[in-house]
Amino acid sequence: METLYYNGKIVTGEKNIQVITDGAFIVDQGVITRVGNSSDFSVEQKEINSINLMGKWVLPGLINTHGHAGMSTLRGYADDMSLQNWLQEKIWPMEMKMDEETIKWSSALAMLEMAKSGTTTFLDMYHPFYMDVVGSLVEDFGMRATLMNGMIGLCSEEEQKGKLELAKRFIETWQDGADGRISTMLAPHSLYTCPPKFLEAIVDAANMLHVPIHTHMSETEKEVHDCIATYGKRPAFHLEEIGMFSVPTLIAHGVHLNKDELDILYYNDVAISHNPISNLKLGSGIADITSYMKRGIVVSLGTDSAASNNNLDMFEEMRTGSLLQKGLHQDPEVLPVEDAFKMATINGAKALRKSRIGTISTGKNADFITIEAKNKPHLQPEENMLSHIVNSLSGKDICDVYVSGNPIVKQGASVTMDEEKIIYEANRVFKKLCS
Ligand SMILES: CSC[C@H]1O[C@@H](n2cnc3c(O)ncnc32)[C@H](O)[C@@H]1O
Ligand SMILES: [Zn+2]
Repeated sequence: METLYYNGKIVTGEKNIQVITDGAFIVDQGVITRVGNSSDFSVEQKEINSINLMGKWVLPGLINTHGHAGMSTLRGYADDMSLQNWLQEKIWPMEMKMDEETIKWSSALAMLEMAKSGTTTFLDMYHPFYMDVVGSLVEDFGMRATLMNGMIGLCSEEEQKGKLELAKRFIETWQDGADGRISTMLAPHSLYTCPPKFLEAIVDAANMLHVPIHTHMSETEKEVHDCIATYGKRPAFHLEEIGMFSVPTLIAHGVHLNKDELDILYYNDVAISHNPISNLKLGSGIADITSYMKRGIVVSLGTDSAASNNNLDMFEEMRTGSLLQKGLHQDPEVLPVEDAFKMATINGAKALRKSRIGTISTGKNADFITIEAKNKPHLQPEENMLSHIVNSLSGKDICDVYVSGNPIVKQGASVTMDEEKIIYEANRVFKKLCS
């Protein structure tokens, strides 16, 4: 790939979210090699393979740190239910019927939606058997992803072993796959679906394979109460005792955490993927992420699945996440624009333990997105762009999306995905599931 020069209004995402109004950067072999004011670059540099983004806003690609791509065909299938009823009565019975092609088209639909709305990197914790098809889609579509087989241990020990073996094999096959765009983790679903012995085996495997662990934790009050009733302690204490936090860990949700649990998470460098819209929709509660961040915990953002959200737009997540904290604390100063933006970018990189994404800066992968604001009333006055990014923009405003310097969306249309086919096939597999 050749060297390219880009110019535009760049939100670097660094430090206090620096904005370079007349900015430019160079990309070489998919990596950003220089960022600055366009006047800092030589005429030769500007003339070599110049991509003119003049007037466009250029931001780091968004990072979605918790989701289940294969559930996109279940969007709108079960609304207005609590987590446990939703899972047990509606979602798990449908998931029992899913085959490889369901996972393929459902995941393709999720990737199309995420890419078109500005997500360049996503985490997918999903099927215990059919994640290879997701790896192949990521490879073909050009996105960046952290993928893992989700493991539910409500089965015999032999079946648990089988699931763990498949998850290990997936890691061996896909870690650093797709030219380094794929990374992997081990993913026990939760402490209420995985008995301690199974969790311990997963921790051992994570240590052996040097991969992080991702799990749902403290999503509902019921989960906390049940954990105390069963194990005599709250979730963070239970998982710490099992040894989980000896491995780099990212938990999803963390809605119901007390101060002592925050200490445990902080001292063990556990990151939290906050999923505000899913938590609201399932009536799980509001995580006090202001306190979590004050405690020094890395908080990133996720959508969870389209079945509990019901879209995969990270801009909505930023805005809702920010507004909820202001309401919760009755204080408009908490979770300012800069912090909301960081949660969707650099904190996502930290949560996924990926040091080469999350900002537009030298040495990072060229994962960035653009917005054409000039004809959009809701993005005026343009001078206040940082505020608009969090408070007014939506995924539908995204113009171009680049991963490792390669365009995967141009002028709002996918370059690497057959949009019509994906939408047709996703509808077809949903009908098949319902038949
Ligand atoms: C086997 S891992 C995937 C597993 O997780 C289920 N799931 C989806 N959303 C949530 C959530 O918010 N909390 C807990 N579990 C969830 C999904 O249906 C799959 O079975
Ligand atoms: Zn989830």
